[in-house]
Amino acid sequence: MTGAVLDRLRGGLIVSCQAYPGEPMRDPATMARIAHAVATGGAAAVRLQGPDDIRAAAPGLGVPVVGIWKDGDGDVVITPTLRHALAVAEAGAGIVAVDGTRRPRPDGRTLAATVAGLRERADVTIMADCGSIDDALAAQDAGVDVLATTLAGYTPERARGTGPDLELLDAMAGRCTLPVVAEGRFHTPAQAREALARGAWAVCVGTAITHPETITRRFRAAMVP
Ligand SMILES: CC(=O)N[C@H](C=O)[C@@H](O)[C@H](O)[C@H](O)COP(=O)(O)O
Repeated sequence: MTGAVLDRLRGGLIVSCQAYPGEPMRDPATMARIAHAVATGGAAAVRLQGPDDIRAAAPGLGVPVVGIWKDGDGDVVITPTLRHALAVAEAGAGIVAVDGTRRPRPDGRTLAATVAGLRERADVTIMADCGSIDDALAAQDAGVDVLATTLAGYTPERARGTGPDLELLDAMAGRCTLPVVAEGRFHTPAQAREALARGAWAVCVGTAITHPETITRRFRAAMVP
């Protein structure tokens, strides 16, 4: 099952459709329409946040859902516990992405215990959102199926530039045996192509495609003489 899902992602564009608390598009029906729109445009998979958005978007989507649930006010917020991961799977995500860092998790489980608990109760592909090469190597040992550079620059281990962390991508693609999804601050098609050339299995783009607030701000900033 996981092999077939990963085959579908190979060389593809995963589009992340997320609106943040208080934003006008934060509503499951809206996210579902955006998810279907990007699938029409050729997304290989759609990344969605929260069981409600996943439940609204998954039926008839035609491509796998990479599901997360951002919750809590600590450091670890992306699908932080086994309970969150099970809810994401139950909502219809074929791929469940979880925090893949080495930081303590709010339910006290290790990543390995979270992976084992999820596998016991759901037939899903498990993605680890990592922030460093050490995270990625540890997540691989913990038994996940696919790694992602999602948290590069969002933990103290890596600096956050304006663009993607291609250095971390190189390290992960070079040293890890699992497929690596390039994710985080990919703003242009050229950067996405570059990620594939550097060994990414797939590229996940969010803000540059589905976050009109940021896209509009970027245009406005560029128009200031
Ligand atoms: C760090 C974190 O919480 N990342 C989140 C993970 O789901 C999202 O806010 C990002 O939009 C997503 O990773 C895609 O990245 P970008 O929007 O830069 O293309």
